[in-house]
Amino acid sequence: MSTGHTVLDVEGLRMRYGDNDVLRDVTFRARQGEVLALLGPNGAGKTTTIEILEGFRNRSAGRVDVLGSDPAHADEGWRARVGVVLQSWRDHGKWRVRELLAHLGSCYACYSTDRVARPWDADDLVAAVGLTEHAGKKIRTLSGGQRRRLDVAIGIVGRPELLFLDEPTAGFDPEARREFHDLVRDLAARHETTVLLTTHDLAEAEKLADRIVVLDGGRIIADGTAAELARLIAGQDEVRWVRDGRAFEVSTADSTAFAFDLFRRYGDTVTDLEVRRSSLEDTYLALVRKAEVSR
Ligand SMILES: Nc1ncnc2c1ncn2[C@@H]1O[C@H](COP(=O)(O)OP(=O)(O)OP(=O)(O)O)[C@@H](O)[C@H]1O
Repeated sequence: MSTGHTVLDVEGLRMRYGDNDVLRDVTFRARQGEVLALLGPNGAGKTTTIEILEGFRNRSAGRVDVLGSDPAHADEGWRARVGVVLQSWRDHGKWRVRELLAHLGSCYACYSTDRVARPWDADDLVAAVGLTEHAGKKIRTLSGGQRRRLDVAIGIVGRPELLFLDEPTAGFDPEARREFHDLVRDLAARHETTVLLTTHDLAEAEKLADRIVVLDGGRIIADGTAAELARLIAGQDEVRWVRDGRAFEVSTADSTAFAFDLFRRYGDTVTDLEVRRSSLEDTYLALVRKAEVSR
């Protein structure tokens, strides 16, 4: 978990389209090296939030500070410190993978500092996103998942201090997903890159994020670690076991006490004990249902 300085500071952010409020009083922060996941149902306002933070969309009200600047008025030097991976990106079909990354990277060379050498070496970057064997291919010949890995490479070629990832692993196979997770953890841990990602994959959020912010109907309904969020909701664990050849299953709020009592009463006649704690998915669904009921 990061202890670095504040990189993202959002307070009272509002966005209104006509008379439709799509963001209402959104307030959160992220520190250097922190991985933050923005979760929420379709239409909750995730993309709108990150587009405002990226400087691609003007907000209606509120204060936004990203790497010390207001993105609505930030300059090219600021943009060079920010990496963006959008939901979809279609261009450059005739370019080859390594060639494109080397070309895009050259635009960042003048933004190198003593602390951050820019850009990322093209061969190292191609290897980091698992595209070495496709480095010489034309982009239009890549598969969907390979194209997505290239999108990630394009987002980080300038060695950003802050990286926005909008549903980054949509279309990834399990191996690519695992490698991508390792890459994001490595960017955060070794390079102190701050990462803000949106995803509908709750296992991904649980695995990757130091903190989770849940948006619903344009409002933040929860902000904390997966464990802190779980404590907001009185979740039920599932306990299963076998005794005398019979299978049993119960739901309980305190599976540790339940298992202790089970062994106290039945000793080693209990076998095949399984405890399934409530997952981030259970917590998330309960939070969203609760927010919808109270709306
Ligand atoms: N240009 C626009 N004009 C009017 N309304 C918009 C515009 N862009 C987004 N909206 C509305 O703002 C709300 C939030 O949209 P947004 O794309 O931020 O949601 P999201 O959480 O990213 O959803 P998803 O998970 O489906 O990608 C939605 O109700 C959407 O219809």
